[in-house]
Amino acid sequence: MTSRTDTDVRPITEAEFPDWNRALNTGFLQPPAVGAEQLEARRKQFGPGRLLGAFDGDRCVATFRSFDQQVTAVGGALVQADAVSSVTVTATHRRRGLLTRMMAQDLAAAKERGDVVATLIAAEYPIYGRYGFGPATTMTEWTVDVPRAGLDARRAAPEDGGRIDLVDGEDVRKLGPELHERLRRAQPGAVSRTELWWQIRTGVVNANGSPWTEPYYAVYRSADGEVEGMAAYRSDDHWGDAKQPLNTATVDWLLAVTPDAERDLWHYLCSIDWITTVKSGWRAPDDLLPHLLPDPRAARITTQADWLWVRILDVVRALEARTYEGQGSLVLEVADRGGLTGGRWRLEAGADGASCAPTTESAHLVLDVGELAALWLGDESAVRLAALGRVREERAGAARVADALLRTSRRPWCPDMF
Ligand SMILES: CC(=O)SCCNC(=O)CCNC(=O)[C@H](O)C(C)(C)COP(=O)(O)OP(=O)(O)OC[C@H]1O[C@@H](n2cnc3c(N)ncnc32)[C@H](O)[C@@H]1OP(=O)(O)O
Repeated sequence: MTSRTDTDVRPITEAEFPDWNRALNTGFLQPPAVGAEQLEARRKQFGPGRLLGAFDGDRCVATFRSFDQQVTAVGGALVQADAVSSVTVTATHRRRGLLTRMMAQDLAAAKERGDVVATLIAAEYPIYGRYGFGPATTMTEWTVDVPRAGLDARRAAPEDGGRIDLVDGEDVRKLGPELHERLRRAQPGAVSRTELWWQIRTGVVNANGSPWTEPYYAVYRSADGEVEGMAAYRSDDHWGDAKQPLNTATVDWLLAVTPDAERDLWHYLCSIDWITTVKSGWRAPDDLLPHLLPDPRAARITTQADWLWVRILDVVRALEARTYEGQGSLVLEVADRGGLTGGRWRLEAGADGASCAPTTESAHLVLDVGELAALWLGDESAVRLAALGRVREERAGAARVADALLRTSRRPWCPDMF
């Protein structure tokens, strides 16, 4: 066995892919064996990415994967991101700095390539702040008590001239990508999807090993026939003792690019006979859903948590990529323990865009690069972070100025898990 410091952290070879997958499953507490079909699916899924492993002798004891992604900035610019996923360290080798080594290698390479940010969905909150990531979007899941919602049980179809149809996976693969493309260009915090995303979600490729079960797919078309929304949902099969149906519909995903589509899809889901509970899936924290119901209290928040974490790799390009609600300037002193993008920067923002450049002027606001990530997509408030002692005002009122510039009228949202 190698000594602790000898454990090798490096890109894996093709021959090491099965062992790497075994380590991945072990780290995520899944049965370690990865069958041939699943391995093939994962080759497709992970193939375009960058796979790191840590090796103790021949055995893979840690996994790390990153791949190219675009994340939508405020205002709609598509920002080049290094998406991080499949992070595991086997229990026998935890807390020896293996994640720290893999992360340092990956972020340095991303910076070198010119990526503006890195992104991930954190399994646990305390892991990634130390590497300069900050929680940049929030996810909310509602459970709707359908009988309480107060929708008219007699309603048969959308009243705006649109229509909802059930379709199959092939239609979803045909219609979904264009709809998603429209959504993500208007939704700060959304990330790019590959063709494979649609293949996995429609059962063409099965990368997770458990048997595929097909959901129902509903498509909303506007009065002029345009596809403006789509949802995948499942139902359980539950009847009460008094011979009454008590089924729960669980939404896998729902995309809507107009308020009509959003309203009609939720009304549809909340008026399917037998369905008495609807679980919304991972929605934006300011989703319209509760207020689309006559009694919004029928939609109870069951989960609310941080979702997309962002690591800014280039402060100038990240701040210049987005638009701003107001006009003004700010001098930010950004601390970056990772040494990738720290410094003092002057941001000039206005309706015509923004410029950001190094400066020697005194700072208005001092903050860690992770706190800047939390502000970047407009979700967090600098005033709130100042109250928490996580940003420091060097000029009175600077946090309010930051909020006036950076916050947005609707909150950012990342519809995807990756
Ligand atoms: C994007 C994704 O893929 S999210 C999935 C993340 N993976 C998991 O949650 C699977 C189960 N957990 C694991 O595999 C491992 O515990 C990992 C990957 C989270 C951490 O790997 P390790 O190699 O143990 O981390 P490493 O030794 O580099 O730790 C660095 C520091 O982070 C801290 N840390 C690491 N994991 C955690 C955690 N889960 N909670 C709190 N602190 C943590 C360590 O204590 C250490 O702190 P220190 O520098 O103050 O001593």
